[in-house]
Amino acid sequence: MPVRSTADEQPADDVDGTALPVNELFYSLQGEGKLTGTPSVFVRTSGCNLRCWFCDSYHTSWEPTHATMSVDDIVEEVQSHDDADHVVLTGGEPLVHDESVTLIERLADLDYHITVETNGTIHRDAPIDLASISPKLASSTPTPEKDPKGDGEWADRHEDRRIDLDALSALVDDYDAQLKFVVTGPDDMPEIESLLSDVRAAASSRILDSDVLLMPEGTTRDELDARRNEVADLAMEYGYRYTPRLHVDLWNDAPET
Ligand SMILES: C[S@@+](CC[C@H](N)C(=O)[O-])C[C@H]1O[C@@H](n2cnc3c(N)ncnc32)[C@H](O)[C@@H]1O
Ligand SMILES: Nc1nc2[nH]cc(C(=O)O)c2c(=O)[nH]1
Ligand code: SF4
Ligand SMILES: [Mg+2]
Repeated sequence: MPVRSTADEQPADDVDGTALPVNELFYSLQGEGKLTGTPSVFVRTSGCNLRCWFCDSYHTSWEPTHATMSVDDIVEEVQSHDDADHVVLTGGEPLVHDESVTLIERLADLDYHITVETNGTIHRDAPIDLASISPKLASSTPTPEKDPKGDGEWADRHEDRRIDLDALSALVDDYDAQLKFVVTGPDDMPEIESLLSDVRAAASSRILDSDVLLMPEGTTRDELDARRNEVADLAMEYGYRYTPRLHVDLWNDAPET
């Protein structure tokens, strides 16, 4: 089982030095993307600039927790998982926080391989080993019918912010990158094709089809059971890579996995 440890509920003022809002910190297997199966320490920051209706980390976006941890304590806790040499910084949207850069620099100095899971709307300069970019499609927008909390109040802001071509192409150009799309069904494919052609035109570096991953939407085994074969077929039809959600297969929707 993954090893868990949740940040103390501590107001930011009580934390010495640079601090980050941390929702959870745990040791698990990377469940998504090219590094699937790799033992990794996950640092999940709280706070997001988007509101996907399906967000599987509700307490980092729709109702963010406010516990903070100092960067020193995060690094110490990461090091306590002494078999791991991979760290995944995720959220929420980790790149909304200036302090994420400090954390990434500290971890890079200690020779960790650092994956950043990002929605691709923000670019920052940092020693990132893998930018795991998950641009948000129209099917992620929290319309009144899909809104998990209100009546669609976030829909326009989400829609305005979800694609930033400059940030996306800068991430692709500056870092080893994968583009990981949450797929709800075949209707998502025209938007993926058109977005990819826009990013390929805007970026200087090549984006291989094998760097493009299709991931079934779903937060439980049952939801994935209903969707994974259709998404696998789409990957074969379009020549992109399929990625499972290994942690959901293994641990269903348990927290800190
Ligand atoms: C919670 S997000 C945090 C990082 C960043 N905000 C982002 O969206 O990429 C982590 C990953 O989970 C994916 N994700 C969130 N909810 C999902 C769902 N219901 N089904 C499949 N993937 C989901 C996101 O697309 C992203 O790749
Ligand atoms: N095991 C596991 N792998 C993951 N890969 C990306 C995740 C994320 O939430 O960003 C995630 C996660 O939440 N758990
Ligand atoms: S961008 Fe990521 S963290 Fe933010 S709401 Fe969407 S899935 Fe959740
Ligand atoms: Mg997750």
